[in-house]
Amino acid sequence: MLIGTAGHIDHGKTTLVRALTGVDTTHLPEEKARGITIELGYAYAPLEQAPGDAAGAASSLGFIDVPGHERFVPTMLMGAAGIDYALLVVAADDGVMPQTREHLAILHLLGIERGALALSKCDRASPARVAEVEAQITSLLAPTRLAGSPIFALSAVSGIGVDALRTHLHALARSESQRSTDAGFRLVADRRFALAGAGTIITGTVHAGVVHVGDKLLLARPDGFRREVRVRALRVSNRKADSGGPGSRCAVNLSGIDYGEIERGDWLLHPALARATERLDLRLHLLPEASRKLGQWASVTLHHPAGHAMARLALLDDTLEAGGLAPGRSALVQAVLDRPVFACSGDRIVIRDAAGRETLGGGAVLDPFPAARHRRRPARLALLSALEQAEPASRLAAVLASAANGLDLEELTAAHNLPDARWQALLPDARQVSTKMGGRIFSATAWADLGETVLARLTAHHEAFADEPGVERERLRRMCAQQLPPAVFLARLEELLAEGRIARAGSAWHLPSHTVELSAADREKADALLARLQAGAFDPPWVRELAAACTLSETEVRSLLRRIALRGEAFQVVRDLFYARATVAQMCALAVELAAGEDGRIRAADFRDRIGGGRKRAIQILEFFDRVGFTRRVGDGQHRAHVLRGEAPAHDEA
Ligand SMILES: Nc1nc2c(ncn2[C@@H]2O[C@H](COP(=O)(O)OP(=O)(O)OP(=O)(O)O)[C@@H](O)[C@H]2O)c(=O)[nH]1
Repeated sequence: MLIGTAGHIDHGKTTLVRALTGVDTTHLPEEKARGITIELGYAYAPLEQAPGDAAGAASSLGFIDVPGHERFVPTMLMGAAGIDYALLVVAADDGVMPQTREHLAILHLLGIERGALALSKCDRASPARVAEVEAQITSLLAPTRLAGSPIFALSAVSGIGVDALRTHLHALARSESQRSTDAGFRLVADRRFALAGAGTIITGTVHAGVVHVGDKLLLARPDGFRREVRVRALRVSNRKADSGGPGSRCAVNLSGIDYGEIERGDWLLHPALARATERLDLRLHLLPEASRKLGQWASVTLHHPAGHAMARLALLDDTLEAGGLAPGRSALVQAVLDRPVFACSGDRIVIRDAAGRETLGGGAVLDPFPAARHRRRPARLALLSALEQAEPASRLAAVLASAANGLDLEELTAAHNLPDARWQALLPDARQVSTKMGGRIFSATAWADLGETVLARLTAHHEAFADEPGVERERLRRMCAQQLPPAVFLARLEELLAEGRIARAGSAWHLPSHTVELSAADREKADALLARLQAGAFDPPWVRELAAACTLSETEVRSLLRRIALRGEAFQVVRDLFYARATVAQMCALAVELAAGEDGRIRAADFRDRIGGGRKRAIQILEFFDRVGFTRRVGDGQHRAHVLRGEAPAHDEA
């Protein structure tokens, strides 16, 4: 169990931690000289195990001692993020002071629900004064999450009352089972140093998951710094350990990095969680005692577990119509940050004014990867409300249900801290599609709807263009689901194909009923046309030339060729120019050869050199390749080129 102190400067936090643990947490010369805390201090007290202790109960009690000075509220915030239990210290002589209130508000905003109150320096106050401050504190706690917390009147100097508090804390820690460990590992480095013989060490509080000796993790900074590291050794609460779980204080000995490369606030995390964001959708509560309303686009300092950033707040719900977010109220907001952060849904943040003088409010991250667009749409707001549900399975189900185009698995994993396929247990019915670009999951409904959309679009297309063979894959994707990655859309088509619900003729996808049977007479004419296309190789005759050569009307040639294309025997490259299937296969092979060059690019000029003819024709063919999803265009004008993207239109049925 990790206990964090809180309270006004000089109220006796550091002295109390020393009285409870025997450890002096001040270490900076300046702290000793001035008698104040500047940096976070850490102390550990061993717990004696007793029969009847909770399974996995902690073996030691950890303390984070925070500074009380108003200037160091950001440091207090970093220390308090990740604690299990608050120890709010109020001196009996002074009573409640500004940082008593501010620290209490921060604990409340960070969602810390358990704590005790130490009424310190009782040796300096009369019993009447002690009773008076006790009453003051009780009413102060009443509207917060810490309402009803026990109060211990004590003196860390005389020792009176300290044993009672210690006994209370030890009993609590021994009865407590570990927090859920089922998440990816996250820890913020709050100190880093090099130790002779051991190398690089970082220390921090485990925010989620478990770290084991031997783990391969990422030391990462949201600005893009990434280093693969290995855990060589661990100390948890200052003792050698094999693993450390949520809420524990860890010193992690890392190999693969020099300590000079590490900065305070860097994350040690599961590699799947290193996904930075500059926008956070939040439920934000403004403290009742905040000195002002928050209008649209208000500028604030946003504190998160690893530090702070400047942020602008876009109010999302109807708070805006009410003239802004009033003290004591809450709203859905999108925080737009001036620098990237790593965040997961459920992370607590605190906002202070832009100058960092006043704590204004705070809340929980609902979606760490929101889009800037459509952020106020009713459907989006409904999803954010659904994300406020405590139960992870219903939260995720709501996210999935809202995603008509499915969800990017990497983003989902990072947003909800579900690496190593943990999402599967929460969304057992989700439909997963894996592609080279990563995975995507769909709700059963969205997957079925996508299939229905494909069928409906093909039906409409066949009605409108009866003698067109069907729709090429890329065009079909744009008609059905423009947002969907091509490989995912292809997976959907292939499933429909396997089920016999659609069919494919060459590069055209069509309904199975949309086929073209040729009469014997037409077959004969078609074969004659095909023979000429084949003979034309890379420069086949146009419809007009074929019509003249075969003494057929242009309309008839066009119709015959389209039907042949529908059967996959030829390809329509431009309106009146068709290529024989074998020629297309040859041209695909040439493109693949060119793409094997150093930069993977197929330049129009090089392609023209291979197939002969003019540049225009080469471009028409490359554009045809783009259309059927075989290549993708990169660059313009003189730098125009194409790169391979997908399957060749004529490779499988040749
Ligand atoms: N008489 C008396 N003095 C105390 C008691 N607790 C702390 N002090 C004194 O109060 C002063 C401030 O104590 P600290 O423990 O440094 O206070 P703090 O809350 O940690 O201060 P910051 O961390 O700087 O906010 C020191 O001179 C302590 O000796 C107590 O119970 N009785």
